[in-house]
Amino acid sequence: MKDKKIAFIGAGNMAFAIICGLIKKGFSPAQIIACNKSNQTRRQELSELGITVNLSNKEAVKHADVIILAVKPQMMSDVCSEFSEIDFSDKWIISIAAGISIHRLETLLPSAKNIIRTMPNTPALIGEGVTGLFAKSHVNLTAKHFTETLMNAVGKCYWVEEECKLNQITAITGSSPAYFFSFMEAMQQSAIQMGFSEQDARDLVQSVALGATKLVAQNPDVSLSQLRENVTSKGGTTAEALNVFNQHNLTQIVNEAMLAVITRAEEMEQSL
Ligand SMILES: NC(=O)C1=CN([C@@H]2O[C@H](COP(=O)(O)OP(=O)(O)OC[C@H]3O[C@@H](n4cnc5c(N)ncnc54)[C@H](OP(=O)(O)O)[C@@H]3O)[C@@H](O)[C@H]2O)C=CC1
Ligand SMILES: O=C(O)[C@@H]1CCC=N1
Repeated sequence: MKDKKIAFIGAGNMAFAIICGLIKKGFSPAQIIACNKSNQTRRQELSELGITVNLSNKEAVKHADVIILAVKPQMMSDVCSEFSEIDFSDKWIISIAAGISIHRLETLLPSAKNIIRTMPNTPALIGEGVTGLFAKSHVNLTAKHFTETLMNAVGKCYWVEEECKLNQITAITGSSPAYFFSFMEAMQQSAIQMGFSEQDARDLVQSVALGATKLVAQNPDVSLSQLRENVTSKGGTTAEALNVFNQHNLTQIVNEAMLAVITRAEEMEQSL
């Protein structure tokens, strides 16, 4: 585990969250190489963490045992074309890209035998991530175990039995931090309109989000409906808010939003 060299190809929001999470959990920066395209500020941040930067993608991959493909899906084909002369048969490939199937990765990196497709999320930065994982049955158990240990260092892992389930995981955990941020932004905006300062509005909204989440986590035997009902006094204020949500059919809106994620991921799988 600790003797494997790990190269991140792409060091953007998601890769950086994982890298910082790994370092916080005691992984050695000396194990990690990270490549990006041009962002010097990010290179400086990585360098300050003690991570090797400034290698070409190709050099990084040559030096690594494990390659984490962390560029935007639209870049994957171009980036992988740089690796045509590298033999991947003894290397492990972990992709975090949405909408890039294992079949596509096998085509892009024909010598690769051990490819693991994952779907992490940005709370990995603080060790609270969730990562969905999938690998075909022939993939080396040690490679699978390594990937699980790596992603467990930054949160929880959830293996899926079929690759198509990863698109569902994208809707449930990959994209979803943004749903919560959106909801919190809307609440903050409303509080600002009432006259609260931006900072106070943020503090209040963030405290309630944290409190509500902790209530859920610390009461595993209490259903979400029950927790909601505990706030909702008959004929009181909360019921009025929930009525507005119901009038606009919040449940259906959320369902449509999550299905839209899956549709987009499937479109990407067909087109990239
Ligand atoms: N953000 C998220 O919450 C999640 C993202 N993902 C997946 O992670 C991947 C990255 O997303 P995200 O981090 O958000 O995107 P970002 O745009 O933040 O990061 C993309 C990274 O790729 C780098 N890059 C671009 N071109 C090249 C190249 N030719 N060679 C090397 N590096 C290159 C960029 O460098 P530079 O900045 O210098 O241009 C940047 O570091 C995507 O495939 C996405 O589907 C998966 C789960 C969650
Ligand atoms: O928006 C995206 O496509 C990526 C995948 C999940 C979260 N961010």
